[in-house]
Amino acid sequence: MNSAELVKQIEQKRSFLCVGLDSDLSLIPRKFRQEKDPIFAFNQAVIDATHTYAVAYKPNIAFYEAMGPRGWESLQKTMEYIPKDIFTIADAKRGDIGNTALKYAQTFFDPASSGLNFDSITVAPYMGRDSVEPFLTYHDKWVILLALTSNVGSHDFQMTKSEDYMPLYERVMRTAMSWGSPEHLMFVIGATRSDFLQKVREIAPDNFFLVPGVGAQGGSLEDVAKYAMNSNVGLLVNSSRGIIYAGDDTSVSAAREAKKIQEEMDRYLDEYRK
Ligand SMILES: O=C(O)c1cc(=O)[nH]c(=O)n1[C@@H]1O[C@H](COP(=O)(O)O)[C@@H](O)[C@H]1O
Repeated sequence: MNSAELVKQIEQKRSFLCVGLDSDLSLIPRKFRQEKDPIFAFNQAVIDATHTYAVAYKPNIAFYEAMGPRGWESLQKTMEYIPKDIFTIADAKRGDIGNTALKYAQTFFDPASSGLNFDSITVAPYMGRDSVEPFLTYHDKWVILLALTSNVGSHDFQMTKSEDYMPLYERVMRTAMSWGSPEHLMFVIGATRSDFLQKVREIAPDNFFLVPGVGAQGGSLEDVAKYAMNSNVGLLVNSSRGIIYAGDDTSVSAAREAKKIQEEMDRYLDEYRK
């Protein structure tokens, strides 16, 4: 999916919500555990409940890989079930030398190779240019590079400054922007870093940001919209647990929570789109 299609969908749905499919057998309501494929049945219920409010789905690959071949099968079925006009993110956080990166790209982007056809993948920048480029060679596919993450440990490396006082997260963003255009490159910016939202938007005025950390991690959706929205909206805000585990009756509770966020987004699109 290209950015024009993504922006069109955001405008049509008045939403920049990404629903995180962090689907965990030990957390899903009991009734799904009796199904032949509990994770797929749960995901189906979440997708049915939220697809009118969401513009993206983000299966976190760890939750599927942890289940071995069964998990991979649930992931494939889930991908087939997601409506084709909705943006998909493989939250895989990959990063390795070029020839290995190419295999990761085939895994998530090449249906002839793996059966999977994601629009994008999260990638860790630590190994540099040749570990990211293989993903950027795919037409209409996106790299979502970790820049300033939502967790406490983001201070350990991302905030450290070099001799010119540039923090590492900023160097990552500025360097990566020379590898790929805003048509193919997004950045992960945690919603919990509201004090930095304005700054990251200055660094990357045209790139989309994937923003996790609202909901269960406590980040403010309004701050994200206020400080980081651009003229193309430029935001996909993710919530996982806050939506998918909001209640035992998933069809009702997931829809309720997604709708609540979408209605807030609707207001912010009027208020903060520059
Ligand atoms: O890349 C991500 O998606 C990600 C980056 C980050 O900085 N923080 C973060 O929480 N995430 C992911 O976003 C999701 C957040 O889930 P909830 O906290 O349940 O909404 C999880 O799948 C995390 O792995």
